[in-house]
Amino acid sequence: MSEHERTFVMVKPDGVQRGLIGDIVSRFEDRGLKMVGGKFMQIDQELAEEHYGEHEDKPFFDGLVDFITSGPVFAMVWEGQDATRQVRTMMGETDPAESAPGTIRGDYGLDLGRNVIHGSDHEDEGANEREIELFFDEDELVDWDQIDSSWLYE
Ligand SMILES: Nc1ncnc2c1ncn2[C@@H]1O[C@@H]2COP(=O)(O)O[C@H]2[C@H]1O
Repeated sequence: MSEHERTFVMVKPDGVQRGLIGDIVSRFEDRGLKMVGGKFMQIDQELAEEHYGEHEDKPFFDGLVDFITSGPVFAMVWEGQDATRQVRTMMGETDPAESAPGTIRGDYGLDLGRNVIHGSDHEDEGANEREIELFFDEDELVDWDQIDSSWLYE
């Protein structure tokens, strides 16, 4: 299993407005994951429609696009062993109501349409690469050595 698996994660406008960026970043850092990209940004209509393209035919699509463009987001790329699955476990279920306490959505969310955070789907093989490329240029991702890596990995 690669220590260099990269996964795309984004604090959504509700998480930004509620001041949760710092807590969310801390949770991933505490877990031992390494941030290799981070960008505070405003998503425009075109990027929103492309990012959520798979939901185009769903009844919630227009509301989802309106919401994700309604304020700034914090987009990130995290690296580590089994990073995609670890992040998804830490986020909880898509619906905060189904998410266990201790998970990000289980601690901070109540409503499906305001679920604080997005992470690439680990069951969709191309999702990470697609979403990382959509949000970040190659030169915005940083290769660096984490000083505690020999204590995190065998
Ligand atoms: N009925 C719904 N089913 C699934 N996702 C929904 C629904 N309504 C809104 N959404 C949002 O659509 C988003 C799609 O991917 P996310 O992981 O960002 O989180 C999802 C939810 O916030």
